[in-house]
Amino acid sequence: MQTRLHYSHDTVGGRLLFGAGSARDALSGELDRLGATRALLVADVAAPDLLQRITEPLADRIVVTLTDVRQHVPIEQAEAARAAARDHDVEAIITVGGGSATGLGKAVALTRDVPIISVPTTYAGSELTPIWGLTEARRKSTGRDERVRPKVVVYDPELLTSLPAEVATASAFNALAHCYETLWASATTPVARMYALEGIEWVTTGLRMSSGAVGDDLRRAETLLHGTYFAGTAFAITGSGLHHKICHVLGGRFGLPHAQTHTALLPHVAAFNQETLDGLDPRLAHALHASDSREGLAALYAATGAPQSLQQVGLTASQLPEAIAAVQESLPIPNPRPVTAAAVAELLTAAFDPVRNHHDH
Ligand SMILES: NC(=O)c1ccc[n+]([C@@H]2O[C@H](COP(=O)([O-])OP(=O)(O)OC[C@H]3O[C@@H](n4cnc5c(N)ncnc54)[C@H](O)[C@@H]3O)[C@@H](O)[C@H]2O)c1
Ligand SMILES: O=C(O)CCC(=O)CC(=O)O
Repeated sequence: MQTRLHYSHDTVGGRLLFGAGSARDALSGELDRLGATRALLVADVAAPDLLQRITEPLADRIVVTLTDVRQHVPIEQAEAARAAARDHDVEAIITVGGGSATGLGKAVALTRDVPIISVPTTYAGSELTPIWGLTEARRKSTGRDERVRPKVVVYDPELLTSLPAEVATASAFNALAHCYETLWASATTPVARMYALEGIEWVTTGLRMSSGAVGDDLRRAETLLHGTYFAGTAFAITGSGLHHKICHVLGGRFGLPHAQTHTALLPHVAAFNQETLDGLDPRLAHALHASDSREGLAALYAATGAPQSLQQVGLTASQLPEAIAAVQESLPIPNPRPVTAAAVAELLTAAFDPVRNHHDH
């Protein structure tokens, strides 16, 4: 008898606490569960009042606090954080912030092997993955290591209501990009695709929710954060492909903002892989609240006003040739449609200025 399902899927343990207000009460008990008394706190102080509320009950257990977090984790910053962890003999790491704070915590865990409790304040999803990233001499390296995957994740939507609208939207598109990459990844599995489609549905719902009335922002954050769980879990299974590879080359080399770069590039890599995506309709279209997946994605960009060109997020015309060459140096990149050097040039040129360089892939 012919069967259709044949795959392997590594199941992973982990603890997720979800709910408005959960971060305020959870951390002390979670440190107890991990048997840790001396914690390093990595905190983005963008929302200082929230940070104070969460960390107040922990005052005597936080032995060192780092607040200078930067995207793509510069190696110098990672080394300073590792030295601080060693000097204070820390037994656990708590991160409160977006992917930048989580990333610095991961850089420490990579060499010290102590558990991370992650309290995310964006939709980046790094808290769900075993992927670390470090940048040295304008070159970003990434790798997988189970030591960096947070043991506890606390999703508290209250913490995300202070995100500026533009940052929140870009970050939600970053979550959407994790889902898309999973759909076409060579390492994808039926389990990963299930997470990805669920993530797309929740993120689409969240991006389409209005704000303004009391409680709207919290409900939107809750919806997007729930979608982030599926998106990050999907990405953790399959890892980086063409889309993430381009973003990480551009982020490391030109310091482009991470979530915004993902946002601007996604429609172009999706168009490049449209044939694979077409094979998933109507499930993908349904998740995007549309009857056609290409139209559904376009409508989401139109509804949110999200950027769709690399020049909108900071790449300059004079940097474009270097960007193309840097991505070409990363070939081969696994992708359902073969990625040639010419295809990289065409894709990035179209993504740089889609209006001037419009063409159908
Ligand atoms: N390893 C992984 O699996 C993975 C996945 C996604 C992203 N990342 C990494 O994460 C980094 C990007 O993360 P990001 O997009 O979350 O950006 P970020 O952490 O730099 O945050 C973006 C901006 O939002 C602000 N901010 C964060 N939370 C806030 C809040 N609650 N209220 C107000 N302002 C707030 C920050 O101060 C910052 O200015 C990159 O370095 C990227 O490589 C890693
Ligand atoms: O492969 C990538 O670039 C995506 C994961 C990532 O952003 C790594 C990191 O910086 O932590």
